[in-house]
Amino acid sequence: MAPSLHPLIDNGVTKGDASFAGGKLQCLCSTNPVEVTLTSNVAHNHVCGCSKCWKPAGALFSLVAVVPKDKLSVTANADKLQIVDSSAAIQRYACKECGTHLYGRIEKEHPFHGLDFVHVELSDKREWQEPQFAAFVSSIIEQGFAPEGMDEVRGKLKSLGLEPYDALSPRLMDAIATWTAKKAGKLPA
Ligand SMILES: N[C@@H](CCC(=O)N[C@@H](CSCO)C(=O)NCC(=O)O)C(=O)O
Ligand SMILES: [Zn+2]
Ligand SMILES: [Zn+2]
Repeated sequence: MAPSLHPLIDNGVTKGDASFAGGKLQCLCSTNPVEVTLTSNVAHNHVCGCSKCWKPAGALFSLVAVVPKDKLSVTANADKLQIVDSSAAIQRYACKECGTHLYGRIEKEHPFHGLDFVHVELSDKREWQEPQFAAFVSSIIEQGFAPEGMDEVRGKLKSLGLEPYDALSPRLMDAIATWTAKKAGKLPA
């Protein structure tokens, strides 16, 4: 049986609703779940194979998107949150009980400063922007995936319309490089 990429895409990608205006995310605790409210749709939704993004049990990829940080608030049980790795660029806030990541925030100077990383599968709504591409695909090997299976994984991602990349998408890599060039004075700010 083919490995699960992610439960929300294994049977096809469902298009979101561009006019969708947000909703609530909840951790997986059956009592007193942490709740995060988003007051906009997400952008740059993608599947990510890196070792740092939270993924559901058995999935090879996480499903992760961004939202402006002023559109995100923790609306219940904030006391259950803790930062997973305070040395990472993205400070990921996870539930201490179930381990689910509720959001990731960038505090340092960074091209994506002001954007929070979120997992829309934690919502019961399905109108969120659909994933657009697959990032950090080769990184699944670092977590123990056999390299011989990569053609099948990339083939499956392509068949779902999710172009596989080994970093972020060219558009996002260009945005990062532009930010870096402006900071270094190589391009006009
Ligand atoms: N091979 C590494 C890659 C980790 C990595 O660079 N992840 C990216 C993408 S996360 C969402 O797309 C990143 O920007 N990380 C910054 C951070 O995690 O703070 C691995 O697999 O660990
Ligand atoms: Zn929880
Ligand atoms: Zn990631």
